[in-house]
Amino acid sequence: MTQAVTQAPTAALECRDLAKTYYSTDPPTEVVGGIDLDVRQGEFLAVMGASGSGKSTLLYNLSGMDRPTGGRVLLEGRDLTSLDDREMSRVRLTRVGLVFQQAYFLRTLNVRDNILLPALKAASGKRQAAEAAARVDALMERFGIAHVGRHGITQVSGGQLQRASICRALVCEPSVLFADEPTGALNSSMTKEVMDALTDVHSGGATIVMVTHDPACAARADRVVFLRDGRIVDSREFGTWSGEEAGRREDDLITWLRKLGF
Ligand SMILES: Nc1ncnc2c1ncn2[C@@H]1O[C@H](COP(=O)(O)OP(=O)(O)OP(=O)(O)O)[C@@H](O)[C@H]1O
Repeated sequence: MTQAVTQAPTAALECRDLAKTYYSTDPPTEVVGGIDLDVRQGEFLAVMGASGSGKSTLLYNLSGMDRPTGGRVLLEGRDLTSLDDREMSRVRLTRVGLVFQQAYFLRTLNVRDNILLPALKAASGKRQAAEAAARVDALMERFGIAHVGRHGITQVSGGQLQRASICRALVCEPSVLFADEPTGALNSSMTKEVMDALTDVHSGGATIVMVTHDPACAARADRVVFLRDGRIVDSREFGTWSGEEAGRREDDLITWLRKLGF
């Protein structure tokens, strides 16, 4: 009888012995080091830690926005550390989605055109451009901002702008969505709007890595890792989020964070 061969699911993102040292300081500063991390396909991972612990640096080095000074980063099994600058730009444009605390949209373009911009840059030919435009419209509909597509970027709320950032990050259908403090500049109702959008993205099967200071946001993740002095010192596995257990999950996370001195 033929036996079915079950393969271990591949990680969407892996890093081994990842390190980043800044040589601009005297002496040089190792900001992150010795990081081993596997992010599963479809996993929502939150990265927490005190200010200055290296969370953003880790995210920049995992996403190809910066190059580590040691170790390896594999995105969809491809070693980012071996890519030249041109290949790396292409990966950043098409395989990685990025959401920051600020939207960094062009003031001269309306909301929809800002979302469309990276997809047009990635498209080759009219057909791909038309497909990208259709994806933009579907994403804007899905995240409730279709009606503000023609508005200027100063004519929408902070929550709408961050939902537009999420649309822009998803328009090229990346393999991993990275978010660095996506709710850091928002009030609590807009934070909920944006976290509902990210939870929706995750439910659709996306892999997300998010840096946050906010336990209520981190409680939405499947797993939380805690950084101290550039090292992962602990992690907490939660499993799939369900809104009903939000309070318990947040309390559990806060207790864990207190034990870690957060
Ligand atoms: N380009 C740089 N050159 C030298 N040191 C840097 C550079 N960028 C960041 N650092 C230092 O690296 C350390 C980690 O910074 P990082 O922004 O990754 O921390 P963080 O945990 O994200 O902090 P926060 O929560 O305040 O955003 C800090 O001490 C910071 O000053």
